[in-house]
Amino acid sequence: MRIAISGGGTGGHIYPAIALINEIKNIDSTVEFLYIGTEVGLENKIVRRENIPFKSIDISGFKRKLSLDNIKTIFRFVKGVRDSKKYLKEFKPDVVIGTGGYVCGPVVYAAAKLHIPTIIHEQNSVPGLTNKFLSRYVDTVAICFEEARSYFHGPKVVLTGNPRASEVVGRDGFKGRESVDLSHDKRSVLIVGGSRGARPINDAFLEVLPEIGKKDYQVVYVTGEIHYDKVLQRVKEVGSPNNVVIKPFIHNMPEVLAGVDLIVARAGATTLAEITALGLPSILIPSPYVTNNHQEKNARALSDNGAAILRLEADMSGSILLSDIDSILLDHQLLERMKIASKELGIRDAAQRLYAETKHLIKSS
Ligand SMILES: CC(=O)N[C@H]1[C@@H](OP(=O)(O)OP(=O)(O)OC[C@H]2O[C@@H](n3ccc(=O)[nH]c3=O)[C@H](O)[C@@H]2O)O[C@H](CO)[C@@H](O)[C@@H]1O
Repeated sequence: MRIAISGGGTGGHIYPAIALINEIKNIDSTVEFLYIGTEVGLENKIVRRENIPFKSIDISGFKRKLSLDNIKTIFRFVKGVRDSKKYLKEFKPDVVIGTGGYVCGPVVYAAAKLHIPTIIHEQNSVPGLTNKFLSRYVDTVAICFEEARSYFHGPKVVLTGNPRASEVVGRDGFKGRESVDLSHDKRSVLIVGGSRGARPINDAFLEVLPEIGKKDYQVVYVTGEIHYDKVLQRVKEVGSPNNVVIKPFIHNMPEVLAGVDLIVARAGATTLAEITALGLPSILIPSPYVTNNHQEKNARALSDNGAAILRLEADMSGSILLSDIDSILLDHQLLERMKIASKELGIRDAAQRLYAETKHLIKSS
């Protein structure tokens, strides 16, 4: 079997694709893969790190407002379709799967035009522009939240969950803690602003860094690659407490997630799939800068069920963040209740479900 996959821009679209590839490789080592991404998105680094054959096209996203850039994007799209067709004719996949982000627009569209079976995977409760566009051409739409179903008409819509959920289950939390220099005898909180980091969360963290130093728990703080140097510079000025570890990016996130007691994060759908698969309590600060405010809707799915505290960015400050962390980490009963609530929302067999849909589509085409 040969599978071409495309998805990119940010980790939330890339890791589900890699998790699916890993699941399939474990079951059937003869399956061949081709990943089509861009040279500028995070996939260029992340996918190459995994030694998955990688080809790139040049494409940008559409702006919602009228703009000259959109005309350039149309030209790039047409060229992207042409390049994708060339790659697909060479690779001859049995199926093409798109996991979101604008790169999969031309790739999946080209596949549909070549009559290759196609699947898109939508991680969010409110679909992105690219997936909405593609849903008119594909055979199967795999979703992670029931709420997403009503946005798609025509093709077969199936609830599979996010394959990354399956990938985090059963990881060694002990190893995860060691890899980021956390001790095993203290409660730990991971603070991360999505795959690219989040400046407002970085600012809030820096505001209370000396306070965190007085706490009886430990913190692993992920700044995002592009913010790392700036954050470190400011940390040098205020002094870094012993119970805080600062990282630009974590490549073994499944293990680290398995090793912590609480996460403070944006509400990207892939992160939420991971933490509910593990039953990890969370404090979620949705990014307000995303299409249709979809992160807030993602976050409400957890907070409405007692699995998370939802903190809007407009209401957040360093001291509020710290008191939210204290309220959970220092209250054993609440921590346990949130763990159970979080775990109830997880779809741990998502990778298996998506692979089953993939095989089913190939068979019936
Ligand atoms: C700004 C934006 O448009 N964000 C979108 C993007 O977010 P983003 O890429 O930030 O998405 P997620 O939070 O869903 O996923 C991040 C992924 O990166 C991993 N990770 C993150 C940090 C790190 O140091 N190491 C690491 O491995 C996480 O474990 C996770 O697998 O895609 C998501 C899934 O479609 C959407 O819900 C988000 O709204």
